[in-house]
Amino acid sequence: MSSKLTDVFASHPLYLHQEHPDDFKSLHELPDQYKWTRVHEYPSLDSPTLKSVTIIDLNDPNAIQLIGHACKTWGIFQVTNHGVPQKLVDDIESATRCLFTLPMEQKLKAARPPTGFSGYGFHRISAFCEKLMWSEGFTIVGSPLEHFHQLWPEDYLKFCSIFEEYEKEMKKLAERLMWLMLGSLGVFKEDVKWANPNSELEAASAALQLNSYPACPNPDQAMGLVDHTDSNLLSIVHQGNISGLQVLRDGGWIMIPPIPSALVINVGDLIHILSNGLYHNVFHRAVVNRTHHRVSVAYLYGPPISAEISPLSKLVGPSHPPLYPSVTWKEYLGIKAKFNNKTLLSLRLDDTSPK
Ligand SMILES: O=C(O)CCC(=O)C(=O)O
Ligand SMILES: [Fe+2]
Repeated sequence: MSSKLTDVFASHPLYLHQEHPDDFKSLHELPDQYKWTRVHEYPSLDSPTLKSVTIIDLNDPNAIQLIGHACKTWGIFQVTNHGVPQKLVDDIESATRCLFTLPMEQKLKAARPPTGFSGYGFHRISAFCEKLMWSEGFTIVGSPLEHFHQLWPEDYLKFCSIFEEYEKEMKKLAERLMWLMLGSLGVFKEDVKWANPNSELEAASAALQLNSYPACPNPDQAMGLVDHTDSNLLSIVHQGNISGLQVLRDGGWIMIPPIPSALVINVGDLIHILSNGLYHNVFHRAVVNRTHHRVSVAYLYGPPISAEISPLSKLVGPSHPPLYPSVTWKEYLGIKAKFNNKTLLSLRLDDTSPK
């Protein structure tokens, strides 16, 4: 029997240094356990003279080429005219804010258990960090009904319907973007076994990650979300109108400017594998600020959990040997739970560096 995304995380529990985030509002100074020394390890490269991440209008007849180029160079881009109703995007942002502004004891009613994936708590990546991040998260896989019932005993149905509608729109957009990304490399549905409608595999899986970065008394020493690549095919991020998302490029951090009608698209580790390394899975992180409470909503889109993901046959040949072995998403997540940012390196077939 095929397993579900939630079961995969249950079999790779990550143990955190602290069970759940502090009540950030009550902290008027940055406690030592939230003080990082590596926030400025790379310089901030924000300068109006530098090129910024591409904004692609999905109605542009050249969208497919622009997407391919953005995936090869930056591994991240923004899209406009993406078809997701603005009202729904606004609703999801308000609902997310509403969730994180609930009193801590209420949020903890929907706390994520150590072996679980869904619910309230620190981001899973915290397990790899010595310091705590100045953020809290809420992960949704499948129906949020049970958790929302705990959070909002009166209004949960209203919140459920907003999230369900948003996930439906995200799924549609994620599929469209994946085929644009792969189409730009000359790869089509018939070339991808697990995407075939007759495939015996279950449908693609996804998670919704809500992130909250409260205003911080000492943002220069705090980390919102530590640098990482996303462990999926691609992510669609709504970041509202407060900046904080940065990507590592040319040896420094570049801020992705919030654009009201745009969504941010990240290339994940699995598209990097499928493209045989042609597409760049981008290192990104979130920083915090002194005055504003920033929230973001990331839709993490992945393949069917047991599908074999390997460099696509159209993209390998004598002069382009496969860089990675075949791996299922389920296996990949297990390896990532051990190796984190070194996962792809540990899998690389041409890696000659000592392990
Ligand atoms: O908050 C952001 O802008 C980034 C979120 C993110 O990278 C993630 O949830 O994986
Ligand atoms: Fe991310």
